[in-house]
Amino acid sequence: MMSKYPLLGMPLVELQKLVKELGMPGFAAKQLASWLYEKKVNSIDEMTNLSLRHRELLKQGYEVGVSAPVDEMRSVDGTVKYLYSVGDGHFVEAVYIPDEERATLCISSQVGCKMNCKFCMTGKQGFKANLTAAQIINQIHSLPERDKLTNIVMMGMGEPLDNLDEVLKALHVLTGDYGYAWSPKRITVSSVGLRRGLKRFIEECDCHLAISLHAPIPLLRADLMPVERSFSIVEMVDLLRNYDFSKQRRLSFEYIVFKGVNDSLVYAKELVKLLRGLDCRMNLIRYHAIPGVNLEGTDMDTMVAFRDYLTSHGLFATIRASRGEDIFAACGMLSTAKQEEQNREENPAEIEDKE
Ligand SMILES: C[S@@+](CC[C@H](N)C(=O)[O-])C[C@H]1O[C@@H](n2cnc3c(N)ncnc32)[C@H](O)[C@@H]1O
Ligand code: SF4
Repeated sequence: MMSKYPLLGMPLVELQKLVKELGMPGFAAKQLASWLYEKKVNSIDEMTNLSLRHRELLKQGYEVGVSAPVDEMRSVDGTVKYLYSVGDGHFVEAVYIPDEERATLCISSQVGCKMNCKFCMTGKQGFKANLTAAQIINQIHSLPERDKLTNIVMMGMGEPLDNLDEVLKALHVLTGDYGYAWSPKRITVSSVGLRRGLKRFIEECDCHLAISLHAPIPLLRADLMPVERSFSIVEMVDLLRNYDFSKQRRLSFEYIVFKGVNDSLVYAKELVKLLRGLDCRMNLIRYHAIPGVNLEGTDMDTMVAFRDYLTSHGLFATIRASRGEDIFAACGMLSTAKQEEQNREENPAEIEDKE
């Protein structure tokens, strides 16, 4: 059976084009957007102010495109990791993180990732596929806690700037008045920073930007993150200096603090030097150990000393609370386990041979 095309994730201009093609009245585009993004329906049948004939016409080639999570893991601290199936035997993760007055959802932009950062489980998967805007939006639309959400971070699997067309489309639907009408101030996109894409992202949307830095010195960063060799932090910081992050839009840097690798105050000093004059803040992150990688997280005393050095030298820094440690918080863990389980079911003999 031919699969139908999802309506979810379509910006208003695409819905306008669609209704025109199907011979529906122009105002039906706004009606569709309202059913999809405001009333959040799960089927075309629920769109009762469209005529029966138009609903039937739509149903011939289209569907809303929602799909509920296929698995979940709950942490003792309230964090829930959801697994969504995105076709072709692929899965992505979204993590719901409730806090006192906030409820954040961390969403994915790709299945796997090409960037191969040394410390990242998603990187170990290699690249499998780009998510469509529908699949990005569905992680929010089909979340059981959807109506409690206050913030969205694109910090799950994948590199958003490597799937920029679909990511920008999803952000347009999320922030558009016709769409979910989320304030861009409640959405943060995290990226390693790609030469192709960073400028476009900054210029085409207003969401907050978080850059995964992890080292202030190109040689060290290249060892942790191969992407440094094609777009150096020195060039990246120069580019960022051209934009104003002093008002509504926030620029932050992420820095996993690895024991004996990047945790001495020499590196803190280099960070202050690199980022001098930029309106930004630094998030220090605890490393979630992943199997087969010879890196270790630093201890809390060292992290506190690192944070205090940065803050006292004019670079405001915080230590990010680590959540969901008991449910494989490092992104990519659950989807990797699911993928392996699926491979075993499909090819039991082949896997046994390899073992
Ligand atoms: C998984 S990435 C996805 C977004 C984007 N690709 C990036 O790297 O910024 C989100 C954040 O998780 C961090 N991260 C990856 N693996 C980690 C690990 N094992 N422990 C802690 N943080 C990790 C990344 O460095 C990045 O700051
Ligand atoms: S940290 Fe981000 S860019 Fe690096 S491999 Fe993981 S998902 Fe990709």
